Amino acid sequence: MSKKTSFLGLKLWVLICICVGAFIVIILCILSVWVTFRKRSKTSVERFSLSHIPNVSKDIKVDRVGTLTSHESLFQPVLEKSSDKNSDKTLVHLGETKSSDPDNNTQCSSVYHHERGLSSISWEEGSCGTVRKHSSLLHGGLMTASPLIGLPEISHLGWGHWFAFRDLEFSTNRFSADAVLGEGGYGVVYRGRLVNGTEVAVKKLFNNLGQAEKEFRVEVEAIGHFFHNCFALLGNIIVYYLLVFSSSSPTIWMLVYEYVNNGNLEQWLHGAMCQHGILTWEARMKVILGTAKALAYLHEAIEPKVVHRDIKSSNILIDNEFNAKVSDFGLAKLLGSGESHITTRVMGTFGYVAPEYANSGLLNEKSDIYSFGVLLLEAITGRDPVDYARPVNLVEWLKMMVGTSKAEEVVDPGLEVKPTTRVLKHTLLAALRCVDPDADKRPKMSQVVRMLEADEYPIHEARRNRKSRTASMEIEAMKEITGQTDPENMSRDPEGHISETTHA
Ligand SMILES: Nc1ncnc2c1ncn2[C@@H]1O[C@H](COP(=O)(O)OP(=O)(O)OP(=O)(O)O)[C@@H](O)[C@H]1O
Repeated sequence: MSKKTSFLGLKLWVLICICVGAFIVIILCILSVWVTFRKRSKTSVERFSLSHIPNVSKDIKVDRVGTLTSHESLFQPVLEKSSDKNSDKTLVHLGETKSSDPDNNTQCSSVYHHERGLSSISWEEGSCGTVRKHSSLLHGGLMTASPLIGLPEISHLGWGHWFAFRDLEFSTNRFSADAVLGEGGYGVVYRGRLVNGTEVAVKKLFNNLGQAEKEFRVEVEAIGHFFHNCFALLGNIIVYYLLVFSSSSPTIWMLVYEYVNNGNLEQWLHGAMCQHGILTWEARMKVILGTAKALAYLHEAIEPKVVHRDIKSSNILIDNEFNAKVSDFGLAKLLGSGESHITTRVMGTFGYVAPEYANSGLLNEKSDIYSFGVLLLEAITGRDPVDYARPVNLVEWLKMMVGTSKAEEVVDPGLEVKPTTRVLKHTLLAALRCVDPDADKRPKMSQVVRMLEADEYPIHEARRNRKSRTASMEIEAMKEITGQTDPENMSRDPEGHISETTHA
């Protein structure tokens, strides 16, 4: 050890000490660089989460002056910083959540009527209620749907499909006026084309952080729920491709959906699409049946169920084959089975809101069923439920017409080929059951689907009816719903259906 070495004439033990010392210094340097690096990346994610997603795990509600207050946890987001150097965006990625079910009491209720283009808010003191929420959301890349094949790698972040903000900007020609599809209460919707040719609709939420954030969160919760439960059944529900917001200032929130290319039911019945012709009875019923199936799925096939809360004709998009796509889950509510919720504010669209929900804030799937009934009446009559020019609302008018044996006069006069009397009565009966003022008497959506399908396959259904229903039951149903008391006005058609007799 004390021997001199050829290296600077140093003794062997000195040389060994120098080597060990140098080795320790190098290790320490590497460690400190690694610790500093980790600390920095953690800080940047935390700084982002605090400034841009203030506690996204909270459900939110709008208080009396429209500001946001937090409620309870449903979904916990995981924030991921994009690795794209050129981009000015950060992506929000929804992660797995823990179950939470704290009870929640509310004090007062308000009524919020969101009309087309106009909003009016009135407040009512109301009752208290309890809500129990469940949550579950799964990682799993369920949204690697074929229309998105060939798009950038940035999409592989759990479920959902993610894009760079600048890609969306590019796809919509920088959100140009030409690309505008329409404007709703929460934002402007643009048509876009992704680099692989897929057409999308991009909703750029208004830069009112409160409302935008609210809509963003609620839609994310609802769609996360569908994706988790059953992607395959989404046929009649709008498909979301991705969720993205820009971290640029001011923050821009966006939701991106599959593009549905044939307008919406409101446009076909009362608006811009009328120039393409009058929607036939068959097309109307196809759209209505698709909507009914989507609601049956939301209410009965998944747990927790989803109450849409804003079923109306402008939220029913239509594709080339006249398939319905239920869209706009911005007001959706998740409820456990058999649960109701008494809300602090009633939200929905004037003309479609169920009476018990408007009066006391009581919310469950029956309020969607009422709105669906109004939608069905709208499709039958071609009348706009949101029409102040008319002295009585659509439901009351309809009941009055049916009650005075003028059922055949309610059909949209624009229809060239009218439905048969039997089909009309059957469809009216389904609609009137849905708008029954007693929520408990409204049928379940799956029953409504069966009633409507009976019109598509009447002979089949007639056989089933003969076996399972008695004539007196049907007479009772019609009498009860329309206020009709004279059994003489009921007749039996050749297939054995009981219907009301009309007098020309
Ligand atoms: N995925 C989509 N594909 C094609 N058009 C769409 C799509 N989503 C929305 N639109 C259209 O964009 C317009 C605005 O839609 P949006 O859902 O924001 O508002 P709305 O339903 O008309 O009103 P509200 O905000 O009161 O619900 C509508 O004309 C709608 O038909």
